[in-house]
Amino acid sequence: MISNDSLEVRGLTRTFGELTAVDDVSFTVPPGLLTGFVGGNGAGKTTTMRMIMGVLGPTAGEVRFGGAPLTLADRRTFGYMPEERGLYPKQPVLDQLVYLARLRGISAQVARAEVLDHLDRLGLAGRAKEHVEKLSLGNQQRVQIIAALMGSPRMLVLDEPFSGLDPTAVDGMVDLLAEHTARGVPVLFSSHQLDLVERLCERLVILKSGRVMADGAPAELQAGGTERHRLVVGGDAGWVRGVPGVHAVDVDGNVALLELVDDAAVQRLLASALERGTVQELTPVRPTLAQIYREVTA
Ligand SMILES: Nc1ncnc2c1ncn2[C@@H]1O[C@H](COP(=O)(O)OP(=O)(O)OP(=O)(O)O)[C@@H](O)[C@H]1O
Repeated sequence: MISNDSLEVRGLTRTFGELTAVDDVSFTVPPGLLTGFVGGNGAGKTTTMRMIMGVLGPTAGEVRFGGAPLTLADRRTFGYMPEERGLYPKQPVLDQLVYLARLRGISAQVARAEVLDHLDRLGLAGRAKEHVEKLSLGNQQRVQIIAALMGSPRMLVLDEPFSGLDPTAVDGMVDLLAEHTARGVPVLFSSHQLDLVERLCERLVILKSGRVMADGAPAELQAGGTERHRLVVGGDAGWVRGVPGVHAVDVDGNVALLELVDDAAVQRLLASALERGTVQELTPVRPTLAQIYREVTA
């Protein structure tokens, strides 16, 4: 069944004594899209996710799902990977995952088949009977992810699901998440790995000191960021530093990365370059997500 429900966070606020850890945060996680939740240490990501999952009560604001206030019954149908990993160290992987899947209301037989399939896909087929504590941290992380994905959840809230995973596990995890988004499931995941977020996310929410600094599709955010130009000339490009309206971000031999104040600066730059010799390249460069992140959180 394809879902068409959005998760909406509206004016969510949480204080701890004097500290406002989450400050009037609003954003939407649309159906079928991977939404990345990004911010530095202490920005308020985990606190927001805990409020979404009802682990922590909000000081103000609300969370809605499918157009109505989020209920406990809704939350039971969500897959949640908390920051504090909650596996029992002394229980075998398979038993534990089947137990957790059955809490979502699926039969033992279906749960077992689903768990074995996921263990296989994340490279843990041979470890099903081992106690969780015997697994490496990265493999425990894989088990934790599987626990969140069991039983066709209607929403996924994943706190740092990619941390500690090797590239193969990241790819396996990305494939699994794509199956959920294909069913229309909204997915919210936090991450510090901007390269991964740039690769995966269709939407992005950037948080700083408990506040939303940017929210949108990566291309939208990139369009609003500071455009740069890359210039490649025949000789040394050090002279660009003297051109009015041109800010040299980086000059390395004959290659320069530049910010230009206006179109006239582009013409001045080009004229100066041609006066000095050949121009091999002058192209606009879209800002990377890392650059946008630095701009909006500066
Ligand atoms: N139970 C609590 N009591 C007091 N302060 C808290 C509590 N939980 C979180 N905080 C504070 O709230 C702020 C936000 O923390 P939170 O864990 O939500 O940030 P985060 O963005 O998830 O950070 P990180 O990326 O480091 O995990 C921090 O300053 C943190 O110290």
